[in-house]
Amino acid sequence: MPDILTSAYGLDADLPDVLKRILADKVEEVRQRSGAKSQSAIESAAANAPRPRDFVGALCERISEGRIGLIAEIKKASPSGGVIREPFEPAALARAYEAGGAACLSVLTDAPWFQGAAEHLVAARAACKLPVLRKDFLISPWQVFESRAMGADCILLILAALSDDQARELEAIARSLDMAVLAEVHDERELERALGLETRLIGVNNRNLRTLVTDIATTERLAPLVPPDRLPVAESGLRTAADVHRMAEAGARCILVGEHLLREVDVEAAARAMVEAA
Ligand SMILES: O=C(O)c1ccccc1NCC(=O)[C@H](O)[C@H](O)COP(=O)(O)O
Repeated sequence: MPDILTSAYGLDADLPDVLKRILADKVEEVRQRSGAKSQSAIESAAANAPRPRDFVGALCERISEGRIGLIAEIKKASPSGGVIREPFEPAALARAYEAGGAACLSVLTDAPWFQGAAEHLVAARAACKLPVLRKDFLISPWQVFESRAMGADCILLILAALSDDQARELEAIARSLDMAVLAEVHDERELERALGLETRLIGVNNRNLRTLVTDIATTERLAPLVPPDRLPVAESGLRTAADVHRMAEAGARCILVGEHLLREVDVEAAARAMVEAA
């Protein structure tokens, strides 16, 4: 792995605390994984992956029907929530979310902090027809090819973790592979930077990745600043019908929900309740 990653995420980097620790682990992980599989091998695996599903189209379809576009998340654990679901069955969750009316899935593949794995994404996608976001911390072109090789239809780019040049480079590779991009922001400055990208999908994360404090007023502040040609997605901390109403009122008719759904026994009913809330 090029040393540029180490310098970009080194001790002097001005990065939020938890995010900084996650990224330090990620640099090492990518170094190891890309050492085990060459760039040409990962590109060939990406070329042989199942055809991409239309992530943005699935969300737009729900919105055009006057419904909420729900991206339902599959994750076993998180830094803020600890272990969230046990036993954890990605394929069963994917089927339940689809039956409950979700438009898309989000699957955590980061191992150290979320107990995720590529196999979770592969199993979830194979169990349903929904487009799937690979939820991970992408810092290198190699990971974008790896995402497509897993079958991902969309990747996450966290603006707080990337320079503008890096974000543009990773977005261009994703687009060349027919994957969508969810550009994630947490403040006005990051939103401005995200609007320099081509993607329509602007994720407003209500969770501060430095402190893990979550405040859904973040979407109420930022979603009205998103131009009409983009699609704001409210992420994190959404639990009730009232929360979904607040997000829709702020202009976010797409929502990404994880922990609330995953802590329910009947995840299908929980997903349906979120979809029917607005
Ligand atoms: O969830 C965390 O604790 C976390 C910590 C550090 C970086 C990212 C983190 N979460 C990723 C997410 O954005 C959420 O998984 C996603 O928005 C769903 O949030 P929720 O509905 O609150 O599970």
